[in-house]
Amino acid sequence: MSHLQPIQLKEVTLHKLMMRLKSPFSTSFGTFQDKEFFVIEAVGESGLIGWGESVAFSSPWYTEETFKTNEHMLEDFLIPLLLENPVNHPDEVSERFLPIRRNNMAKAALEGAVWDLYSKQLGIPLAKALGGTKKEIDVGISIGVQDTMNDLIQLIEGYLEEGYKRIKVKIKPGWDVEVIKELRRNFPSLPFMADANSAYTLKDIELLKQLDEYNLLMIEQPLAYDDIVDHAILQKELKTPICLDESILSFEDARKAIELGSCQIINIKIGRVGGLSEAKKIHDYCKQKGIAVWCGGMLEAGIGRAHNIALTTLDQFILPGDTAGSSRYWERDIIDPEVTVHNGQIVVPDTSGIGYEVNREVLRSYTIETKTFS
Ligand SMILES: O=C(O)CCC(=O)C1=CC=C[C@@H](O)[C@@H]1C(=O)O
Ligand SMILES: [Mg+2]
Repeated sequence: MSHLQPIQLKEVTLHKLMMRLKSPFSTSFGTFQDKEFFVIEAVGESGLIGWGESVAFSSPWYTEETFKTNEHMLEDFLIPLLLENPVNHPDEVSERFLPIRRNNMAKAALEGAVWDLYSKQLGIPLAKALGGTKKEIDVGISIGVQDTMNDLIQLIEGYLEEGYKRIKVKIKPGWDVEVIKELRRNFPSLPFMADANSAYTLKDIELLKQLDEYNLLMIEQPLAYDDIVDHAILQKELKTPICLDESILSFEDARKAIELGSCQIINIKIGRVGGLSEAKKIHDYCKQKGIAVWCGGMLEAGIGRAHNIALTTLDQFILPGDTAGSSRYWERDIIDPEVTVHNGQIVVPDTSGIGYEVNREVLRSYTIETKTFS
């Protein structure tokens, strides 16, 4: 089909899902195991279907959005705006959403479905539609805070046996320097990094400097979730590269952070920045500026995971991301085939769109409610 064909949605269905993680995930903010989210099914005029997934959690500890704010924004603002008129390209979706402030995860969920539909209309993989070229991508694994050091070491050993080559651990006050020191002692050459999810302030500068001894790949979001100024001060004091996650909600945020020297690396999460088009803009800018990027995770199910895989095929994604295999999270993922990791790599699907089929039966088994808008 011609790429000039506009994308007109006929109807959009919100599937409200509840999926239980195989094991609880703990951060500096607390622990959770049940994930509520939306799968978005966008049906085009042609009958082709685009899929999206909302990544906000049930409570607003990571960003201000929640599963329920996503529902409100999608139902009352975003879906009606998109049903109104066609778009010629998925990049126009974020322009259409400009009158609505933030709510990036809600926007990204719907925009992701449009990107999938667009690439299916063209009959090409989403990765290719985005301009990605990699045939396989390198991935690592992110491990939540554990009860004991022993638990953490055992988990890491298990994941290394599965072939993961980069490990990310969570740190928080009281679970930091000693943990990192112990890990480095146990795994002298392991590429690993620490994510603080904003658990520190500049008062902790001496403590954070101690981490320089352990050759971390990076320290992710040590300071406030909305800060780029203190991070610039901290980066000047640290040898370890700072990676920003929570602080970067848009291309403009990325530009300013790089300008200030607040980080050397950016974790790009599609949901956090409002969609694939914005993610690509940040990627392109980072490439121009020589800033490494990698794809973060939000404990996604298969559809969100597939979008992450497609994005990671862009060439500035030079560091392994958090997109682990389906089995790290779920007893049964909602896609066929499930995402598998061999030797720390995922083979990028080469069929059209996200490249995985949604398994309707599995989808139904996790569904609490569905609503259709036309
Ligand atoms: O496996 C994944 O999807 C990555 C999980 C992960 O590390 C995170 C998910 C969501 C919020 C955070 O705790 C953390 C992160 O900040 O990157
Ligand atoms: Mg993070």
